Amino acid sequence: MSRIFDVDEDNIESTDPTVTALTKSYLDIIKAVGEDPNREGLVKTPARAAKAFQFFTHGYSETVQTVVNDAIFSVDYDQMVILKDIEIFSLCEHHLVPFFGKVSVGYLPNKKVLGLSKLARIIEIFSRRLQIQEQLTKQIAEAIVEAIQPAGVGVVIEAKHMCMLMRGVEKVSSNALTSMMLGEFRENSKTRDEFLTLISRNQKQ
Ligand SMILES: Nc1nc2c(ncn2[C@@H]2O[C@H](COP(=O)(O)OP(=O)(O)OP(=O)(O)O)[C@@H](O)[C@H]2O)c(=O)[nH]1
Ligand SMILES: [Zn+2]
Repeated sequence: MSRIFDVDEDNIESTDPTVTALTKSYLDIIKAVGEDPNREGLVKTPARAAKAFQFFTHGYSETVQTVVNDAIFSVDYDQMVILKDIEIFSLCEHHLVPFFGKVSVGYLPNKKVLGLSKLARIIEIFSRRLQIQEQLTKQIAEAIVEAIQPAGVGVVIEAKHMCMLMRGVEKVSSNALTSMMLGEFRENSKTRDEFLTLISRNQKQ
């Protein structure tokens, strides 16, 4: 059976030690399910899957400071800022299968606003890790607080968990909704209601 290693060894060594380790693991997975890793269609699969998994978890190599990159602007604007329906793809930390959906974030500026794309980049940092939805929701809210110290923040995530669709209870239509409200969004029901109303509007372009 040394044939298995002969064929794949060239593909296993990568300049990136994470990719090398993941490639070895995917080779084991392919063998564990009884497949032939030398089959034409599978020869490059461990290396490909390793790179894909590295992408799915690239949030571990990023920080809020580096992605925000000074895109914090002083403004005389104290009304709500909302970015809604931002797609997320994450991995459930219990089964390592995807959960995906949409995030809406809002905040009340306290003399500072954040570059709009940076909200989406902050969401990427935390969604591209092994997660549970509640933790992801909280980490996004806390990162916005860390970046611009707003008067309040709200984060709502609606997602489908493949571990509940493809396996387990197999509830294909189920959506998980989580929210995190901080500061004015938590303390003031009018602020919270304004946020929830605005993000649930279906705007036609
Ligand atoms: N709260 C929460 N639970 C999650 C999330 N993603 C997956 N889970 C749940 O994690 C739980 C793991 O339960 P276990 O009993 O340890 O694992 P399991 O036997 O695979 O469970 P089933 O999915 O019920 O088959 C399941 O109830 C999943 O639905 C998440 O983002 N948040
Ligand atoms: Zn799961």
